[in-house]
Amino acid sequence: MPTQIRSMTPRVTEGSADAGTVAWTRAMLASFLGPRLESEQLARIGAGFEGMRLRGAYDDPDPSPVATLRSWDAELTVPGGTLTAHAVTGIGVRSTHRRRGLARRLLAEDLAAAVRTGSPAAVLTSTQGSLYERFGFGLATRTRSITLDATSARFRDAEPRGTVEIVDRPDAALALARPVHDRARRRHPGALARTPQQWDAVLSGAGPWNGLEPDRARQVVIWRDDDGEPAGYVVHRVEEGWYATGSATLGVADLQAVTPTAYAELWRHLCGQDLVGTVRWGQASVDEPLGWLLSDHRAVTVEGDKAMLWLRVLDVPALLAARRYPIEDAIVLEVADDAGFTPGRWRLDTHDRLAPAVEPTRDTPDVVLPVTSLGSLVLGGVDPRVLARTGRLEEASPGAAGRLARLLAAPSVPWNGTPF
Ligand SMILES: CC(=O)SCCNC(=O)CCNC(=O)[C@H](O)C(C)(C)COP(=O)(O)OP(=O)(O)OC[C@H]1O[C@@H](n2cnc3c(N)ncnc32)[C@H](O)[C@@H]1OP(=O)(O)O
Repeated sequence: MPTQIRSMTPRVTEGSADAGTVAWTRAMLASFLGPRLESEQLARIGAGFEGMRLRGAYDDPDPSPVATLRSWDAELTVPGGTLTAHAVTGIGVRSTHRRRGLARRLLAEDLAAAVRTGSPAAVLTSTQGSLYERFGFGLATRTRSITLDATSARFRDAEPRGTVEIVDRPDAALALARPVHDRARRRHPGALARTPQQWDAVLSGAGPWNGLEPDRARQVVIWRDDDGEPAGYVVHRVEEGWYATGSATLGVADLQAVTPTAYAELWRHLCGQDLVGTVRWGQASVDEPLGWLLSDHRAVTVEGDKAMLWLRVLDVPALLAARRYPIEDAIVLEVADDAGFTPGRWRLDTHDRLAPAVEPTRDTPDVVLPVTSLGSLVLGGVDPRVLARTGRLEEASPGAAGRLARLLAAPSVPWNGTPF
């Protein structure tokens, strides 16, 4: 019997998922070299997938899938607004079944289903950089690692402001952090709303990879302004203890701030503690302003950019109409899409700044590009002229790439600091 692709939605009773979801979760963890967990742990993890779509490839009658994929609807920030994107993760194939096209079949079916339900775009973060362009995804956001030498860092503004509170109770931490994140994420194209399971993983470290065991080294710190309003938080953990050297390394798991002061004070808190020598954040934005807060930039070391969010355009007009544009112009884009989801020639007209129009057209194109390049461009994370210089975009009318750059410029650098 050939391998069958099937989809299901988890059924959850009293905090535990059904047997099919448990089998799916076990298979997914195994493909990612995750731990072998007890059925009870898997049932609790599976319960966190409630409301999501699980896809599996099955060699019947084996009830355990040989390949997995999970997707759900997530609010994605685009320049000037938000939209509901199709988030994809957990694409894993049993090590004995690789390179037979199973990942391709699962993803092709899942994206086709997303097109049928009218999703304008799919998003994912990838274990490997070369996997998803072939499926029409373009790299849309990047992150950067920053390391602060806490012993030499001196803040230009010497006076601390507001108050800092360490929050121990997970429910209290969530109640304070989530509203901050909900405001902060709307400032960054590429940021996504988090599922309850993602919140658990961020705040307590309890995730599928450790059987939902909390990471007891984690601390959640809230910063409040002079009116007592929470305006930022940081989640950190000790990566290396102080015992041997007297100088600990703190790893930042998440840092969100809705005001520049909140941002500065959280960093002041991180590096102002006794026994802390180094603070490291692996998922910072590529325009992180930390160095500018200090009297000497050299206290901050920045490492290379890493790929983060990949975006697959599924509906060109819906996606382009969902964002806002900083200038008035009209440009014709010809988009090639080998999968056939959204090819065509579109006229983007931004003269109505509140309601940009995207219509099919027969006019001569200004820019010709594959759907992967549009996915990279739409959040404003790369200059179209860079894509033109690398053969990823064709400028069909003189100066069109520059016009497109001005049109697609985002109010802030795209950033998503949460791999999923
Ligand atoms: C969003 C996410 O979930 S990212 C997580 C990806 N998963 C993992 O890293 C877990 C470990 N790896 C695996 O489970 C599998 O090797 C997968 C999922 C990466 C690939 O699954 P497979 O079923 O072997 O892939 P499949 O046979 O469908 O190949 C699809 C295409 O990807 C290519 N491909 C497959 N694996 C890789 C790889 N590791 N690197 C680069 N290309 C790859 C294949 O060559 C094929 O290309 P083509 O169709 O253009 O010729």
